Amino acid sequence: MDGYIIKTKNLTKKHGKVNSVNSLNLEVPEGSVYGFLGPNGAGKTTTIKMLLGLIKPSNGKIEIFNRDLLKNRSSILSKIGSLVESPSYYGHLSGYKNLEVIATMLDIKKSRIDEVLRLVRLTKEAHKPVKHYSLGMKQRLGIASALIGEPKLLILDEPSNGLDPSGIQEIRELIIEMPKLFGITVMVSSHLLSEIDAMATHVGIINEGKLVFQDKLDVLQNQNKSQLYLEVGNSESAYSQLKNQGWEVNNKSNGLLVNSISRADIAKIVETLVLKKNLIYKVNEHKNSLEDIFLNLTRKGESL
Ligand SMILES: Nc1ncnc2c1ncn2[C@@H]1O[C@H](COP(=O)(O)OP(=O)(O)OP(=O)(O)O)[C@@H](O)[C@H]1O
Repeated sequence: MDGYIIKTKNLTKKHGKVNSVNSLNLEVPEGSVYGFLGPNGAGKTTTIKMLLGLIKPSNGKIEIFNRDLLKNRSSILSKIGSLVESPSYYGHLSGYKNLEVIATMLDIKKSRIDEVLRLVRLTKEAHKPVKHYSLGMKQRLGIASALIGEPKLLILDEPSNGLDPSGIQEIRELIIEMPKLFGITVMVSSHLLSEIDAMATHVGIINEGKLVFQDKLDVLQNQNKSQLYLEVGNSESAYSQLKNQGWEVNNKSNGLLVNSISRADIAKIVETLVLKKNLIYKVNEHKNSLEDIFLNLTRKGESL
């Protein structure tokens, strides 16, 4: 046991000539909330469908619970709860009755229905027809049905899509609880960094089918390095003066941006420019937001 609940090796899905998912090496640690982040069309749903055995990889290997998915399909899948795309329900039946259909199919005791309804906070609405549920309630019912078989792993594809802020908050709280209260590992996809930032312990970023970042969330957060923004009398000469001293400098609209600086660096930079008799009009510290980092990664598709 190496501590990973999901591990893929060169996982690839071709659609025609295009690699929609391209050589992914995912590592989802046990007990984590793993945020699977990427812009629309990056390959999240395709990856998740492969992990759930819904579509076949063109290439590569999937290990879940340290066992090969292709060889142990049904025993692995019986321990995974999932929510992919909008779940369908019998609208005229209540939430309870819908779960009862699933419980009967999976041979699960009826008492579990009340338990999962309580977990997703639908006890009060349990006997209302699902057609009268809000989108958020339907989504929570989807999570209830994913939890009914007491899974060890929960895989949720964009569970907050289309929800209002309070619905999003409820789903987020539920997800954060899962590892702590029940020891369930969660893989959750989203195209919104703020979503992942608010609930994940680990993050994998996918862009155009490729994994461009994978680590603990705080490693990503620590990428927000400081930069120094300067407006000076003569930008051109300041650019070469600073470049000559080994600073990493970029031109930026009316000024210059110097990379990765400490407080001591600020003093040195200002001193250099003063000595060269360059007038300084503005000195600002500029911190890259997580959003900037995400956009940089997904625009250029480069590796961190
Ligand atoms: N059955 C298919 N046939 C051809 N191309 C497909 C098929 N399924 C997905 N694709 C393509 O694969 C790429 C990845 O799609 P996927 O749905 O996995 O992305 P995603 O990250 O889940 O995005 P979204 O959040 O928009 O669903 C897209 O370019 C999509 O057009």
